[in-house]
Amino acid sequence: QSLPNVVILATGGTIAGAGASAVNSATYSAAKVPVDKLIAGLPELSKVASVRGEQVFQIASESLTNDNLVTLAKRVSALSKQADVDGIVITHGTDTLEETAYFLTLTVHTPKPIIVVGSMRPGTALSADGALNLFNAVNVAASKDAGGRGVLVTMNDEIQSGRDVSKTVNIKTEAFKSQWGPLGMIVEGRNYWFRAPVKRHTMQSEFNIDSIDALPPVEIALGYEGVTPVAINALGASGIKALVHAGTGNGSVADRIVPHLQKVRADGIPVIRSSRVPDGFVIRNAEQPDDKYDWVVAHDLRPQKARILAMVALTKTKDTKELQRIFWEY
Ligand SMILES: NC(=O)C[C@H](N)C(=O)O
Repeated sequence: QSLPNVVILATGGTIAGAGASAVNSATYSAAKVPVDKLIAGLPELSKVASVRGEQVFQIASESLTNDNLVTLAKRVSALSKQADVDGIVITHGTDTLEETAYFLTLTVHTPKPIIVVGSMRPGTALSADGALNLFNAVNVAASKDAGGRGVLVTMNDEIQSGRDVSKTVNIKTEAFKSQWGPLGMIVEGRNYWFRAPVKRHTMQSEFNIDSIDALPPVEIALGYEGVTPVAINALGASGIKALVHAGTGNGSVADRIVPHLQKVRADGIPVIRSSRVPDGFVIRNAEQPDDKYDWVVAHDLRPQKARILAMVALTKTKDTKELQRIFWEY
């Protein structure tokens, strides 16, 4: 029986990083090693899948742009339609991996497994985590039981929902967590599933990258003790199509900031109220009268994920009732 065909789309990051010595776990250059070398360095892959690589970018993920995101998603979509592709793995820097994974789960229509993977240490470091993470990603991408679960992330032996997962530590290998827990684990190349996502994704999404060519500008303003309206006023005047407010606590907004956010909304820019607190979720009309101000709440999405959903949603609508429905459903 022939092995499943898995394509690895490489975008850079630490999983393609290289340091000067084996003790350099934090001091190294990201996005150096080409995908063919990553594959050649992991002969175990050839036992679980017929693997080929494509170098889409060679970038540290903090430098990825909206245009990069569209280019990558279009390539994933095109490959997913090919009969000779059973699963797709995207190697990616960990800094913005959660945003790319969420974007793909919102916009790529396929029941085939799509896995985004990175590493916290470069391959040159002691106890490098990239090889096992990539091996696990290819295993999941080659598995029939991984399809239809939305875009997945395999880090630290866990299978995470691309929607829910975030980077939560910047110096440890157990960096990727979701407050709702992992979907499963991979041990010795075998998947163990425990949960399935309930939010709309991939095949059930009303968004499709095949008809998206550019993303509208959406920015994030942070709330903090002592905050002034300088950033919000500048962003409001900058031509953005929505503003995500990363508030304190339950998305709370400083009293002196409220009129400035109201002005942004009055200027026709949707305001999305999220929280800088990593876990929990924002409750509509608690803390702020969202109905009265015509604001949208981000549900459980962190500000950077709320920005991704806002950009995608704005390709279809700027109606705030519709935007709120989308924030509940995705
Ligand atoms: N661990 C990593 O991948 C971090 C790196 N700065 C990146 O996101 O590309």
